Amino acid sequence: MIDLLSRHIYSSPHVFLRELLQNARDAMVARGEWDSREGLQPSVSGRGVLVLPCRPGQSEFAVIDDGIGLTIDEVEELLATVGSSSKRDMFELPHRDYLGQFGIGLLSCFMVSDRISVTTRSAKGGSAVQWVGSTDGTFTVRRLSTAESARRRIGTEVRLIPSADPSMSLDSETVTALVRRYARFLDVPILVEDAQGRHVEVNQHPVFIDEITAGNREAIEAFGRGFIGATPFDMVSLRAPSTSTRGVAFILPFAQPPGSRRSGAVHLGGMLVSERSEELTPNWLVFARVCVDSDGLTPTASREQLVENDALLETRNAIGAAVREWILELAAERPRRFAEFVSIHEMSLKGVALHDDEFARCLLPHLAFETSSGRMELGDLLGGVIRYAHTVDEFRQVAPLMPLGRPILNAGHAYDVEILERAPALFAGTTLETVTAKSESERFGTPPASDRQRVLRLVERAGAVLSDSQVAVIVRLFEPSEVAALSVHDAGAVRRAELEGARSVSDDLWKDVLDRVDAIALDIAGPPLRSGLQLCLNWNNQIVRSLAEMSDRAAFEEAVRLLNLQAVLASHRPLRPVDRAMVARSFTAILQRTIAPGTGRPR
Ligand SMILES: Nc1ncnc2c1ncn2[C@@H]1O[C@H](COP(=O)(O)OP(=O)(O)OP(=O)(O)O)[C@@H](O)[C@H]1O
Repeated sequence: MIDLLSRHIYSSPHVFLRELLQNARDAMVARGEWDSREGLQPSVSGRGVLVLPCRPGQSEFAVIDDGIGLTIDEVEELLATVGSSSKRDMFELPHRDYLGQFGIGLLSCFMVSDRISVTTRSAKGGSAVQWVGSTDGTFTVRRLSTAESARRRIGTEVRLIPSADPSMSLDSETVTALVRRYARFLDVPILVEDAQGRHVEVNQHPVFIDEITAGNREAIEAFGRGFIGATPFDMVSLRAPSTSTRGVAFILPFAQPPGSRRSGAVHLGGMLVSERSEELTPNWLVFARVCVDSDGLTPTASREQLVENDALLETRNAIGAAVREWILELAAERPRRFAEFVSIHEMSLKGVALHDDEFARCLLPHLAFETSSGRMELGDLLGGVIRYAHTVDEFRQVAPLMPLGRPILNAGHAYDVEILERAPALFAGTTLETVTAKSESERFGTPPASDRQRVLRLVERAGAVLSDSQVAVIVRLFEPSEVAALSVHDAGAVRRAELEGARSVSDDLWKDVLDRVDAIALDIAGPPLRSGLQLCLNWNNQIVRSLAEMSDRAAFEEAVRLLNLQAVLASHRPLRPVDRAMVARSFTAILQRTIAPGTGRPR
């Protein structure tokens, strides 16, 4: 049982120090209560907890407190029985003023030592007592003589000799860092002996529990800098009175990588429970790190997490509500600052807007989208028809076709479509229209019948030039007329073409597999187009019309390749090897003509 409780509950052996500090602190609180009950001067001056790290060449480690101490009867009842605690009331409920409650904390010392010695003298009177416990579950209790007892201050001294594990260094530097981490916000003085034998107090006021005012803003911000590693974008006071929770949400001044987890630091009664608590904040709160202290949340037995109960739920909701309130206020009162906040945390905020109408109403107008008319805020388009492309690929194909006054949005990034789909319900008069390269190209007109022969001839000649790169050629009428050609792309057909390519270079085993993949895809998508890539020439464009008249075969072929390349580059699609070969060929031809006009070869 001792092995189980001491070695398998806690995540790190260092936790034993936290348990000893917590016991010392509780004993000091109990002593204060005892003094006032007995009508004694409630003087705490000179009282505290002293931690003695291992000195060089010596292996003993100790924590000494001026707390209430234990009588011999209490030692026998509390230290000799696993699970026995003086910190619960007559109904076995945890006493609010104490940090401990489970009656197992002391056992954590067995993670680092095979033997623990507790020497204690009670404020209630009687002789001092020494209890020595071992990992094997045996213990001894010894009453000290009257003379020995008289030499001892009231309080408790826990001593242990850490095991020889080199990773368990308990020198003054390591111990000071650990004590600071766990206990610097405790409400009793905590001192650590440094390498020179001086007793250095580690306590610090937990500024994050104070309400943020003009007077303390700087101090809280300085704390936040240490806490998040940068100057916070802003700070939000957190209050959950029902669980006596107080703290600050430090809004991060940098974007969080996608998938990053939320985390906060939780202290209970000033003692650190976790620096990376995920339970404390709502799922969506990934753009802030919170730091709180609470008296009403319940730790698990290891004290490294919080118990998922109503108190935690209430606290989490209160934290979420405070941050949400701050966002709404920022949007209403400081729109520029809000826009800055949105641009940093856009991704996380979109995640919130998906589930929260009021928040979505305030966020959506400030979301910036790439559009065919440059970057625009959604606010400029709400209340009218919002035209958008589902994927980045579609957007790139159709964007060049859009006149400036009729922008289409690139909704190809995470959450974009889901966010846009919320707009009609939230903003009166807003309607959505999806735009695809196919739907746009269907609007194109066909050249007049009088040009039919010229057009057919052009399609045939240009098609022959591009047949190697499996690009079909069509001729249409569209605006703007400055755009000579578009590269239209059908994802399903391109995938099919790639499969064909793969099939032709695979052995029999993979051919079968590819055939199956193809059959399944066909089932889902229906029969694909004959060619995935099309070069759509614009009959409104002067260059295209001149192309139809060209008789020089070499010049015609080069012009067609260049038009195709220009269209592919404008579509921002990655180049296929065949496209790259064509780029090299066309540019070489241009260079040759520039360097040695008329010869076709460089001089
Ligand atoms: N420094 C101390 N001074 C006085 N009493 C102590 C001290 N350390 C331990 N005790 C007594 O021993 C009991 C058991 O301590 P232990 O640390 O195992 O459990 P706990 O503090 O009650 O609860 P938890 O397991 O939550 O820490 C305490 O309830 C307390 O009565």
